[in-house]
Amino acid sequence: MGDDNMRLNLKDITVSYDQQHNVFEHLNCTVQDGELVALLGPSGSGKTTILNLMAGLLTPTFGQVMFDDRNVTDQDVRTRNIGMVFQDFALYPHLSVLDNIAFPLKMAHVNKANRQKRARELAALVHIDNQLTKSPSELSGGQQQRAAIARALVKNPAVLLLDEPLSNLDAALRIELRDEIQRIQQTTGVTTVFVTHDQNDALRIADKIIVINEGRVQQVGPGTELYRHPRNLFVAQFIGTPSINAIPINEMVSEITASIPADILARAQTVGIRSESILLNPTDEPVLAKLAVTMKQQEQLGRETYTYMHYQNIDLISTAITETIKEPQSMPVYILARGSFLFDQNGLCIWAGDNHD
Ligand SMILES: Nc1ncnc2c1ncn2[C@@H]1O[C@H](COP(=O)(O)OP(=O)(O)OP(=O)(O)O)[C@@H](O)[C@H]1O
Repeated sequence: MGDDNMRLNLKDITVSYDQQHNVFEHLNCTVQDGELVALLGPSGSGKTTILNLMAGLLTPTFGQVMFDDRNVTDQDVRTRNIGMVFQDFALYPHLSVLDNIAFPLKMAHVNKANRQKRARELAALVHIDNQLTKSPSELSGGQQQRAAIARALVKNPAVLLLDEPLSNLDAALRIELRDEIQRIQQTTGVTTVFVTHDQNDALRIADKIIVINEGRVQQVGPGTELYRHPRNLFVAQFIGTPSINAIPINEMVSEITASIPADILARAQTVGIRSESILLNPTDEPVLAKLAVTMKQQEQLGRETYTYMHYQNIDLISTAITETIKEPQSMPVYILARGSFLFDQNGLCIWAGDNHD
């Protein structure tokens, strides 16, 4: 498996559901051969639309869908050599697990012995080989989704597409299956795209994340790159827990004049500060500003302490303060340049404090 994988390329795509309003215009994105890629964005941002374009369930008004150098724009889902998994598992209830996995081979007229052999191989790969005679209703949600993945892989597809595969699972199963998707993808090497609205799923397993909002690709890159070098305020706010602190420039301009070139400062609209960059004590690291804040409260969340404070009536959160603070109390905090950003009126990042790494 894995020798005949595929690079997937959406080229300058425009797509509309109603012929009037375009969900995407000039959409471009590429998934490299053998990559595990997450399509990440809020509800209604266009994730499923992109997946359906890749699958051939939706035809663009303009533009091309390329598999390697082949133009598959006019090929429908049956001829694209795609494996698909949906959020609701969608196994055939009247078939055994083995027959479910083997079903696509039956449709392709593979003889019974061969399709059962192949289905057993896939069942072993996804670790449900001891459940084969059961019906889907006898499986847990996680096992059903494993069976659905095995079925999607049974014809050795060039591309595996997963639409919110984790969303109907409880928290523990979700984490387990998410790691399994990564393991299965690494074992098979199949080019894989999965849709999620949960940044943790994407950050945890994806080689690369395509962040989408309002029908536009906002940024593409590995999770750490999106976190450290967000292209715009949307990505900065969408990636990271807790969400980045955002302060209107007017509230901070005098505090940062000394640290920021005047031409950049003139264009800045919003200051973004990661929670780990608000410190109680100065350090050797470059500091963007010293702010007078009023401490509000502290909360222990797992290993992290969230310290809530007000700066000019703006709520800020720090995860870098470990000292216990008797609230409420006014005191200075130090804002590290690393983890601080400036965004212009269009939300574009025009300055980042950690360009040194
Ligand atoms: N079948 C359809 N007919 C008309 N408009 C649609 C259809 N499917 C999606 N849309 C619209 O296209 C846009 C993108 O929807 P899409 O389902 O791709 O987003 P999504 O990111 O997958 O959302 P969700 O996370 O809620 O599934 C939305 O504005 C949606 O209302």
